[in-house]
Amino acid sequence: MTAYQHIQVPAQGQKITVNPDFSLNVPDEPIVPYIEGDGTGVDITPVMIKVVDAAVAKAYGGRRRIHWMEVYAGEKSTRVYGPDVWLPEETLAALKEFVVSIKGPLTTPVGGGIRSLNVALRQELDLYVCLRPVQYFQGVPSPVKEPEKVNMVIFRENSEDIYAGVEWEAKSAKAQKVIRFLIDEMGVTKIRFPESSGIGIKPVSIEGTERLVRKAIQYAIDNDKPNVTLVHKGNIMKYTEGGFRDWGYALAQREFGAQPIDGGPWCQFKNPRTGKPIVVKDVIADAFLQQILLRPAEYSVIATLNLNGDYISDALAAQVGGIGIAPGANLSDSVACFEATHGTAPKYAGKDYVNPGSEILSAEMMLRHMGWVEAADTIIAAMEAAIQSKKVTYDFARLMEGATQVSCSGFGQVMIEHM
Ligand SMILES: NC(=O)C1=CN([C@@H]2O[C@H](COP(=O)(O)OP(=O)(O)OC[C@H]3O[C@@H](n4cnc5c(N)ncnc54)[C@H](OP(=O)(O)O)[C@@H]3O)[C@@H](O)[C@H]2O)C=CC1
Ligand SMILES: O=C(O)CCC(=O)C(=O)O
Ligand SMILES: [Mg+2]
Repeated sequence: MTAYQHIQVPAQGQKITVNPDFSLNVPDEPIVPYIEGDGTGVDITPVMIKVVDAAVAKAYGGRRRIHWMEVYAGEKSTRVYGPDVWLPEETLAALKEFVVSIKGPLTTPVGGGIRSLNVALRQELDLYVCLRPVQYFQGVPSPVKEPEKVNMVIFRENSEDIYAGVEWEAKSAKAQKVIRFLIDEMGVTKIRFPESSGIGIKPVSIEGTERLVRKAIQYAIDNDKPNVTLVHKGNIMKYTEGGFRDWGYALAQREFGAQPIDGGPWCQFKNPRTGKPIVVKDVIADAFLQQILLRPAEYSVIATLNLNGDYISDALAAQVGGIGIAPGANLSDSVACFEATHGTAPKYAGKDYVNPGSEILSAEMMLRHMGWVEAADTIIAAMEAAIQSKKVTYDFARLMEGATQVSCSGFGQVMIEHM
């Protein structure tokens, strides 16, 4: 076991380990690292832990138990490690060593200041899939007429695109140098205001696309889904987003035996497990954003680039009742770090006010990933029952008739009472 400076490894419990085929060995008492998170992280993370502990106790009657291990990132890290230490090396080491973890949201300032710690964590651990399932819970207030028609799983590429952070500030010497290079050596003539442009670079690779699309298609096979949609803006960004589309289709044909439909580019193959057809199709991102409102039932598994995936995640979350119950996972082939789709909602920080549902459902995904299906099912049933009881946090209460508003911790308690 690595020696840590500030991380207290629990005296009891064992590590989760990974087999050569990437399956997990999960002991009955695993050590699970968690990052509390900035802003509302202080509210939702303790509630998540309480609800998960209750679900595990209920499902396994004491035979299984999680030993939680706090690791630090964000503002709390600067208090523990010193003023400029936002993402300590030992946090990354612990997330790798203990394989499965969960985090609260971390703040990223707009414009200057530190770069995103969330993005840094995904890149450092090469957590290349951001998996965000979007499902409707009966009774949740939604702005659309038929929210139950939304049943999608987003595979968002998590390691490249404009999120790589290759960018330079307007008027800086480096931005000027890149602009001069583009004009003088690459023959670029279309930078409208070269003296005052900030510059950002968008790397999108064949390998990065293929590993993401492969996971999305495999997910469709394993979960008996009817289609995989590549969402891109390849008409405008031809060699990045257009590449994503073309490489995605090529992979579907080469590795999964998909055959073009009516001459392509849509293609189709038989699910080797069920014999049912899986269609691989594509949609341009702006059209997709209107289609998910008008014809959501036509979309099932979504494979998309990093920025599109970010926008689509929040839009779809809103369609099924909001960001307060939108879970997610960051996955590599071995390491997994679960987190909500929403951010730190700073205006509500420390008020015991917001919905802890997203982080609790992220933990539900974590339990399922660990093979603790009974505990995961207990959480889903408790979430459904809590919503049906109409004792809900402000976000649902303000849209639900006859609801009783409860606090963040109060909602956790309502869930536990329904286990
Ligand atoms: N993975 C991560 O850690 C992420 C971090 N961030 C970071 O979070 C910070 C704040 O970002 P911001 O754009 O305000 O987005 P947020 O997701 O933090 O908040 C936007 C709005 O979403 C609603 N909301 C958020 N969390 C909850 C919750 N738990 N329960 C109910 N409603 C919720 C609130 O809506 P209302 O006002 O209607 O009540 C809130 O004002 C930024 O620094 C950003 O970079 C953002 C996204 C992900
Ligand atoms: O890193 C951030 O601050 C924002 C990330 C984000 O919005 C997301 O991952 O959905
Ligand atoms: Mg986002």
